[in-house]
Amino acid sequence: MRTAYTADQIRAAELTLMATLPEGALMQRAATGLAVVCAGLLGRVYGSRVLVLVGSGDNGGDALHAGAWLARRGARVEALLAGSKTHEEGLAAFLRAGGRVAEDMGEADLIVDGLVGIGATGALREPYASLANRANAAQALVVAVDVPSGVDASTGRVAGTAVRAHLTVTMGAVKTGLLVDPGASYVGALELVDIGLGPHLPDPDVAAMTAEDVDDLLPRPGAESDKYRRGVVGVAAGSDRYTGAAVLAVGGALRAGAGMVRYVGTAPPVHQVRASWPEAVITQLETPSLESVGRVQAWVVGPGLGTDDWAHELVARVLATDVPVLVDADALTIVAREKGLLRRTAPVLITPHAGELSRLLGVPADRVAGARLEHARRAVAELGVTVLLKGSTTVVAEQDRPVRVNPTGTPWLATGGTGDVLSGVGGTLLAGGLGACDAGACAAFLHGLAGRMAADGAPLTAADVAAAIPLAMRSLRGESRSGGRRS
Ligand SMILES: NC(=O)C1=CN([C@@H]2O[C@H](COP(=O)(O)OP(=O)(O)OC[C@H]3O[C@@H](n4cnc5c(N)ncnc54)[C@H](OP(=O)(O)O)[C@@H]3O)[C@@H](O)[C@H]2O)[C@@H](O)CC1
Ligand SMILES: Nc1ncnc2c1ncn2[C@@H]1O[C@H](COP(=O)(O)OP(=O)(O)O)[C@@H](O)[C@H]1O
Ligand SMILES: [K+]
Repeated sequence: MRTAYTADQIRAAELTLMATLPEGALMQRAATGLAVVCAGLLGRVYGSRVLVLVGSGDNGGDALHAGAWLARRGARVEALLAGSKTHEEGLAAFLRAGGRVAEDMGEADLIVDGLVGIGATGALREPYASLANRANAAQALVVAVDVPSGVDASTGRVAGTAVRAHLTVTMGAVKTGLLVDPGASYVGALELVDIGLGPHLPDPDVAAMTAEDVDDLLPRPGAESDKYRRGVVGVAAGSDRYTGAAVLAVGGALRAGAGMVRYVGTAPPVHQVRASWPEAVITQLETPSLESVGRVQAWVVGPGLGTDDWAHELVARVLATDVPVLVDADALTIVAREKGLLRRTAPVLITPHAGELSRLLGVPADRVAGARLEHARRAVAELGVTVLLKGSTTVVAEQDRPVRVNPTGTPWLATGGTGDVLSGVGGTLLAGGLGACDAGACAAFLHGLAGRMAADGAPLTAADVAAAIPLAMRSLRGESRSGGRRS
């Protein structure tokens, strides 16, 4: 599990560590780590041109000390001092090493963003915002110190302009905002410099699963397995108008390794599901009742179901069972009208996108998308369920646990029907015995990986994503060696 922390958590750990060290030692560690990464990027340090953007805090101090390190090795380093004050020791070291103070931004091979780090609040002010824009427009490689300036280290919010880094060198521990969009999309490659903070860190704020974690959690059949023991998943999806959603949800469930999928629906989706998936056991419903449906270990309800009275009644019946339920799509609209349906003892995993969560919380969708963690946590608190919030960074939140931030995925997944596939995958993992948080996080990881494999730089369809789920599972062992990076 890759863990990450808020700015306050990092600051508290830093204070404890600093008390055990001589003054300035921590910054030296941080700056040396930063400089070594910069030198690696430059290849040849001697004669290279480096521009250091320096804000008024310790982030600027890190950047100045790193600039001094590079200047001592023959780089031509200039510093643009943007703050109302400048880290004194850092500046003195920088000047002693032969660094020069610049009046304006010149040509450079490498720009070091030391404007602000974990001490920033709100949108970047001037002249920082203009400098960030100019750095983004420059030809140079851009390395952010600790956090790309303009990204909120604790949440990933970007309130105005932010530096778009090719690489971010973060100190001591990963910050939450580096893993959660929109912030995560400004980070580039991420390098962690060990400054000895580890023993002083509290429980993490968020965690990202690795391929190895997912591999360890996935239910796999053993010699004693039979189809019932592997987990039977019920899918209540599709309607006369939306038949494809049923096909895709059943496909996601089957491809994720369900022992059996029981599909329930009306005649038109039933015909489609039967034609696409002869493996599914189908009950055609005349009334919204589950009486004639055999036993299942978990339900998926909602994709393409519609929101009329019939659908409402079916959602209520599914939620009245005593097994885990994954609630998606139209079922989310229905529970937004009657939140009491979510009050049950067995686990509930809801899988909204920002628009659906906005209806559940009564908050505009753009605010949900801009502050994904905050709203996922709020939904957990208000609704008492596990929340998988889909989108550019999918997050899974549950009471009393670090939020899981999904590290896989690709924007090619932004196409109709991929969410239906995800719901099927999640349902199968619930039926296989995973808890709601693990089921959601593993489903998002596999779905994101399958999306990348299916896309490989070109458009995909939702059916392609379902078809690639077994490939994604197979690749987990290889991925765990390469770290499961974002692309
Ligand atoms: N201590 C150590 O030994 C270690 C420290 N480390 C390093 O220290 C960094 C944290 O340093 P920090 O706490 O000094 O805060 P930091 O982010 O540099 O700047 C805050 C200042 O910026 C300003 N400002 C704020 N908001 C703004 C805005 N929106 N737009 C524009 N300006 C804004 C405001 O100052 P003002 O200009 O308003 O006077 C505020 O005071 C951390 O990220 C890491 O790099 C690590 O290397 C480990 C060792
Ligand atoms: N920009 C993006 N980057 C990565 N993944 C995305 C992006 N936009 C959407 N997705 C993913 O695509 C899927 C879309 O699901 P959803 O919104 O429910 O669509 P549908 O209802 O058409 O199936 C989700 O898994 C979501 O996380
Ligand atoms: K920075």
